[in-house]
Amino acid sequence: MANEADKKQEQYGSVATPGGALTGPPAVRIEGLWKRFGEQTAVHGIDLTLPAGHFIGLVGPNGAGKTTTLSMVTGLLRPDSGLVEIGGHDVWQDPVGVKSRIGVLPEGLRLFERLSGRELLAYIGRLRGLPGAEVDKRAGQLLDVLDLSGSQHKLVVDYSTGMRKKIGLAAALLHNPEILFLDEPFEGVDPVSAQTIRGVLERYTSSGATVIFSSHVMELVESLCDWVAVMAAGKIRAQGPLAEVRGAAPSLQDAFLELVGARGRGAGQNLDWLGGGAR
Ligand SMILES: Nc1ncnc2c1ncn2[C@@H]1O[C@H](COP(=O)(O)OP(=O)(O)OP(=O)(O)O)[C@@H](O)[C@H]1O
Repeated sequence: MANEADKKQEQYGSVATPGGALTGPPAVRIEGLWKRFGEQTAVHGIDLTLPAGHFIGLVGPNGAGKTTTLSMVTGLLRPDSGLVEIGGHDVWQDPVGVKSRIGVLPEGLRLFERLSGRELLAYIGRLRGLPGAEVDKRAGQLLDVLDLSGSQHKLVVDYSTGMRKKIGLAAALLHNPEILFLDEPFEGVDPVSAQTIRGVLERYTSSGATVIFSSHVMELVESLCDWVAVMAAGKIRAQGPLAEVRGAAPSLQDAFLELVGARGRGAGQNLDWLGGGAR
């Protein structure tokens, strides 16, 4: 009978050894990835390797290309050229196989609005091919942990922004994916819900799974992630363990401003008329 490590190797493609080192393919490998929208190059031939079993932050200013990159990595947007592998499997050669191994909470999440939260999870679970009783069990537990049990029979259309993020997260986790992709998971989420989401993600990664999320909030990335990739103007400016990317800078925010060339950029010199008090 296969031992636990073998089973995990089969399931995840990488295994944490007792010393914490990982074997097997990286969670994500990107080579020469390009995407243009007309004249605009959103992603500029990037190379990026994200290790399995880490909490990874993809950070960058507005318009850096984070969403476009995550969409191409998760099989939602076809690249112009380049390679994307998840756990050693080519996303664009085997999109269905890859999608069974990942969970995605995309930007501007579209949900089935006329279902209740509970019905939505039941539906997603069956789409994922899980047996009904298992879907029922997992949905109940996720709703409970994410503090949505009291709203499980409410229609999704009536959910608040934070509740939508949480039900979207539950839907992305239901099939126990090996890698979870989250585009701005904490945007519009109050501190209590953010803490709940954080707890669920920490629990998820502690079992050896990988979280990859995009964010502008450096403090959050610094407190959650152990690995970061910094993107600006469609290019990767830095990637590696958090401490390495931060370097000698006092915080990730400082290192980030330096990397994206925003350090010392003045704000408001041309707004000398602004200031409601001085009429
Ligand atoms: N469908 C599209 N059509 C045209 N241009 C697009 C499209 N999607 C993205 N872009 C452009 O590509 C660039 C990268 O956008 P993207 O949404 O990937 O950035 P981002 O890093 O996720 O930004 P933000 O943090 O503001 O969400 C931007 O200049 C954007 O205007």
